[in-house]
Amino acid sequence: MAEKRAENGVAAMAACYQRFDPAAYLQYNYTPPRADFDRKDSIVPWKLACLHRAFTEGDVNGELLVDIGSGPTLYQVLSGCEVFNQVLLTDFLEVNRQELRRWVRDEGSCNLDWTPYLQYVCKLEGRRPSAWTEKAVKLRKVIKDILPIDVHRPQPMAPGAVPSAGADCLVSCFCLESVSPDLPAFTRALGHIGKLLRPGGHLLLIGALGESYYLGGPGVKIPVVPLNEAQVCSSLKETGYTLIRLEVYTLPQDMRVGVDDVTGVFFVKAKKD
Ligand SMILES: Nc1ncnc2c1ncn2[C@@H]1O[C@@H](CSCCNC[C@@H]2Cc3ccc([N+](=O)[O-])cc3CN2)[C@@H](O)[C@H]1O
Repeated sequence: MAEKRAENGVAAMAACYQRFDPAAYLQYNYTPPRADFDRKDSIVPWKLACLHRAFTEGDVNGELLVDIGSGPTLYQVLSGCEVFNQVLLTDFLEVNRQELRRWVRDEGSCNLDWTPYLQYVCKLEGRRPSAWTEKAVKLRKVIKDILPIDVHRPQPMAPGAVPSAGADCLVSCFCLESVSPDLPAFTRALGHIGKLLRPGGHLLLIGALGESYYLGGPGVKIPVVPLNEAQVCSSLKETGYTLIRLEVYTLPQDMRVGVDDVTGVFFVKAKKD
């Protein structure tokens, strides 16, 4: 009975995502004020700084980085692309994979200009902002594929998509809590993606705290399982990760722009046991 209920919850969530609108989603979350590189308290610069530190403090290395549930965004791998020579992007929806492919193939008509993001991460790396063109070349070189994924499946990706030994690092931003009908499903999904990671590999997880819904497009209200820090830490422990660092960003009033009811953002660096 419980299994049937879980299946129904996941199917209902998948139905919600059929109306997801990448262009609107990018507009809601990845333009000012949430992405204002002149504001120290803007969310995107905070996220980029967390990722930069995590990828460059010396313990994260290897060949393969997999981004779980990329959505239509690239920011999550702008630091990792300097550390790994193979990056896989993944998403559940073809519309998001197409958005990513358009950028990777430099076809134009992307729904967001990633230049300010590339420039900001170059600045974090101590490079001149004009090095953003070199970073773009590097990123296009290391992204080896853009693949389907379903974190609710015990095997989230197609067989052989990731070497059987596992990836060296996973990054996932705002995905698991936004696609899970409840906390048990979130925890199960965390376990499923853990199977894609080698023992000793790192997980960099960014997510929403206290969020119960967000707009995936005009009038497209998508339910989210509201999480607190303790639940995130407990789910990580339950699924075989050792927490290295947890950082929390609390949204200032003017970052609450009506596209969701998120109260905070967590950043986790963890290691698979
Ligand atoms: N079963 C599945 N497996 C894997 N991925 C799946 C599955 N179903 C859907 N997906 C895929 O996962 C989705 C990822 S986008 C999820 C959006 N998360 C919530 C949103 C994000 C956000 C961003 C920024 C800020 N902020 O404060 O700056 C706050 C917030 C909070 N609201 C989407 O790409 C879908 O295509």
